[in-house]
Amino acid sequence: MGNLPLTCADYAEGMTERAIHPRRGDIECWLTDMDGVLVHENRAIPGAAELLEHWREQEMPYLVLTNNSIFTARDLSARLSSSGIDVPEDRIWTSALATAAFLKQQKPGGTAFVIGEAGILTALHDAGYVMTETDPDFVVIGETRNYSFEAITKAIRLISRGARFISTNPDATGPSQDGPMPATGAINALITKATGMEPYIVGKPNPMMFRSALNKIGAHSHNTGMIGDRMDTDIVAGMEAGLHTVLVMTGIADAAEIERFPFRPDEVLTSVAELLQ
Ligand SMILES: O=C(CO)COP(=O)(O)O
Ligand SMILES: [Mg+2]
Repeated sequence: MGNLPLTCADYAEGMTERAIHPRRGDIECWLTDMDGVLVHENRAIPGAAELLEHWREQEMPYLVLTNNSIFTARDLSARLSSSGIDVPEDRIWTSALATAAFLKQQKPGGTAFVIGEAGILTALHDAGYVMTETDPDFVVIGETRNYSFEAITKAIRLISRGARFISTNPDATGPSQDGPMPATGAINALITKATGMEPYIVGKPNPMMFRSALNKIGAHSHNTGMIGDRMDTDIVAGMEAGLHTVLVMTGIADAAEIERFPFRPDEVLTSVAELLQ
């Protein structure tokens, strides 16, 4: 693949000399994706720990913005710490937290049948929700590594009987060291096929998740960057929010994947380590 171009123009013209994007100097806040950018599951990606340390030393406002709804922010902070990456709990915003905030606004004190783990269950409980299999207001599909046929069948029946279909994130796959793994978006598609109903998805690329993230750190689109590994969640939403977008090649996207899209990131880097140069 050789040198990866850094800017849209470079990419379009196939230029390969290394350059720092002119907008990089204007960036005063960063949003960064987690899986495929900072870690693969619980293994740090080279450069990630150093980049976050650099932001801390520079007192750079930042937020880790992840569609991973398996874990709570506290769990993710502990997992990142065990991978050697120091991210305080309050610097993490997950699709589970965004989903719970959305449902709390939609129907305070509502009820839900949930497929997922502590991340979405805790967030919904903290939002005042009751988990139930009996006539729930919502069926919420989150991320887990243990999807059960029985639970998916229950979800399909409840949606068919009128429960509103919500999902934390659209990611069809999640990155790992050994290659892509099926993720929430793949389960959403199975349920859609069985019910004819599409979910409302709160996580990236939903603008709600970006707006709440920018508000959380008092950032504004004109001087904020978004680092991601997916064109269809991180980059498209960052672009549409007016952020400076940086795609890294350590997760889902590769050069062929970029070509599949009619738009381009502002920068394409091999990894976050290049942001330290
Ligand atoms: O967990 C994910 C899909 O499985 C994606 O997480 P990120 O948004 O951190 O890449
Ligand atoms: Mg990712």
